[in-house]
Amino acid sequence: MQDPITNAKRAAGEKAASFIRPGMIVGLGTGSTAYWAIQKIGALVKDGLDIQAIATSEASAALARELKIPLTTFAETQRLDIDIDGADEVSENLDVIKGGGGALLREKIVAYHSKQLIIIADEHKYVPTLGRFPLAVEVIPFGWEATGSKLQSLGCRPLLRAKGEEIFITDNGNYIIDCSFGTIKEPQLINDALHNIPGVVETGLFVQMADKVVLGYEDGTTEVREK
Ligand SMILES: O=C[C@H](O)[C@H](O)[C@H](O)COP(=O)(O)O
Repeated sequence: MQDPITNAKRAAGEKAASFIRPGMIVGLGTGSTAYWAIQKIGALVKDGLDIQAIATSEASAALARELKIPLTTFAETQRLDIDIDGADEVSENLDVIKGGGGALLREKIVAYHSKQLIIIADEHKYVPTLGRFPLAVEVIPFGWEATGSKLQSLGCRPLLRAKGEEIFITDNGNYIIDCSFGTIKEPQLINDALHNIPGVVETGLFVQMADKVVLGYEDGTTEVREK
């Protein structure tokens, strides 16, 4: 028997996989919700679904290989048809905070080049306003202390992400600074301001990028919200 949150994540992931059609190039998200979408995609591929996928992290690529989902790269194709990825927070107007797992940079690249972004989340991630979840900002290691101070001047409490005793390193060799804003009333303004700081590579704010949000509920039902 699965715990209710896992039930919700699984329901959202599996529902999103039902939007995939034969021949599509599919973005594979990262995290514990995307895990269920990838599992479902693996099962569909095993049953004969013909697709190719681009993974948003080394972890998701490893899972895809395990499930024998054919992987491709941007060297082969520059356009994805559909990208299915998790979220840390989703607002009522479908803005999203991502990056809790540190995969935000590849996730944003894949989402940007996809015709359709489907965000999957359990019901608890749906919030009236973004910002309670700390916003992950990927930064270049050189000068990160100065970059972090500038982040603070934007009104957040910045914290360098650690993994145990070590600094957390992303798949791209960068650091993550988690920025607690409390409330992000104007996500686009914050995203632009963050991008103006040298050393900032990408932010976990996905402003008006999601085409659909699939919310999973603890009872195993789902709800699809669209722009
Ligand atoms: O960097 C990680 C990603 O943005 C994840 O998709 C996000 O943190 C949600 O992860 P989970 O589904 O595990 O809560």
